Amino acid sequence: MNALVATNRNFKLAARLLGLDSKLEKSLLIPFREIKVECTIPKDDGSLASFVGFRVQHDNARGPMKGGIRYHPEVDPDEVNALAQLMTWKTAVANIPYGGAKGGIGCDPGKLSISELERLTRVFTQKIHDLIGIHTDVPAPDMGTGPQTMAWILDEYSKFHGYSTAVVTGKPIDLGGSLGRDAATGRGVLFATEALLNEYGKSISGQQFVIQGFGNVGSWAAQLIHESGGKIVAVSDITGALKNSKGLDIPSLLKHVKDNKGVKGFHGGDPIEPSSILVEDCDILIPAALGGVINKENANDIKAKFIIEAANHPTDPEADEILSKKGVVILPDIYANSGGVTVSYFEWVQNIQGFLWDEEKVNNELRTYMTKGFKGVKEMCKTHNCDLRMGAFTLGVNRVARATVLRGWEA
Ligand SMILES: NC(=O)C1=CN([C@@H]2O[C@H](COP(=O)(O)OP(=O)(O)OC[C@H]3O[C@@H](n4cnc5c(N)ncnc54)[C@H](OP(=O)(O)O)[C@@H]3O)[C@@H](O)[C@H]2O)C=CC1
Ligand SMILES: O=C(O)CCC(=O)C(=O)O
Repeated sequence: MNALVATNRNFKLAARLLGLDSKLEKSLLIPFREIKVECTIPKDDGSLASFVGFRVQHDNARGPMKGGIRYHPEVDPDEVNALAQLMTWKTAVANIPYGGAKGGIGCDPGKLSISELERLTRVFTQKIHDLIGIHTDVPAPDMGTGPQTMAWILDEYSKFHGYSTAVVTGKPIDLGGSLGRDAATGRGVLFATEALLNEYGKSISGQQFVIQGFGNVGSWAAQLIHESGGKIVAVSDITGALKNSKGLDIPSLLKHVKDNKGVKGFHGGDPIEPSSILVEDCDILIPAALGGVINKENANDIKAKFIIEAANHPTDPEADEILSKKGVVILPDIYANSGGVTVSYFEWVQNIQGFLWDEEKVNNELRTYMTKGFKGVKEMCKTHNCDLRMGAFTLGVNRVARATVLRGWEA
């Protein structure tokens, strides 16, 4: 199912549960601004290449719009729209003073050199610099981007507006990045999983995990779960997938991935079909790559009892229904992966204050926010007699709706 159709469907279900006024419901769905730009750069061989870039600013009722920038061949306007909307509900679930936005460039970052990526990022920034800013829209990393991308955006933006560290988050530490931001989404996934398992009288230790995606989020989640005693029995990335039912040696796998740019070829596990990763035997499945991967084609075959959505919108609504009938418990993206944007908020606050927190403070504050977020979601589940996804959606949508009404919306 198209990502935007799926996201709108979840939003509308939440709006019905909340009994939202139909005009308010309609206005919350319509994005504030959709930007599409053509980014043409000289390639290293002297030829010209053109890429389409997007930034969708969905809502700013609760504060500056916030969300990552993705570089991936499958980036399309509907997906960016859906991801921007999810950011609005996510920042509200996390209860941080932001709205939602998302950006992306349709490109394959693995096929561009470092200097081509730098040129592309600078051209994209030149085209959107007037529409982002510390108090309007604050980008961050997502799939295919990272601290270096943020450093180029910061530098290019600063040529137009003066040096402004807080205009992006997820920066390198040397440029005002926050300690703990790199690990934050994975650490948030750990805290969220702990909170959920606690409800069932279980802990991370002794549970068997499968993780799809071994980039920033997947690899940090793997490392932190491994350190907490969880057994990771299968992982995958774009290069392949592998399995070891006794548990993969995660520190050795991380070294292998650093040296070989992928999980393929790691001797501590047996290669498996990448398409089978989601249906491998385990207690807990963590999708940490693309959207829409859990759908009606594979939902019936999923063996996990719990799914922790580290990726954004990994589960189609049709799969939600199938999994719910099977008794699988899904911890939704807009809560489960909110650790990244929460520490982005801490980074922005530190930049504005001109004061650096130590890593312990960052991680402790993150735990507090994730714990409060879980309690908030559970309370909404109780109030509306709904599952965790609707608990999170009603929590987020209700906070944004209240802010919108308080600000007033007469033209
Ligand atoms: N970064 C963040 O702070 C946040 C990220 N997220 C979400 O988490 C997810 C992952 O993001 P992030 O870790 O930052 O991105 P990265 O680019 O760092 O990593 C993505 C990972 O997914 C792998 N991958 C890509 N396509 C496939 C595929 N078809 N099958 C299996 N693996 C695949 C990539 O492999 P390879 O590297 O080999 O290409 C890589 O291991 C996304 O959905 C993102 O929106 C959510 C909240 C915050
Ligand atoms: O850190 C941020 O601001 C946004 C991270 C993001 O894009 C996401 O949570 O999906």
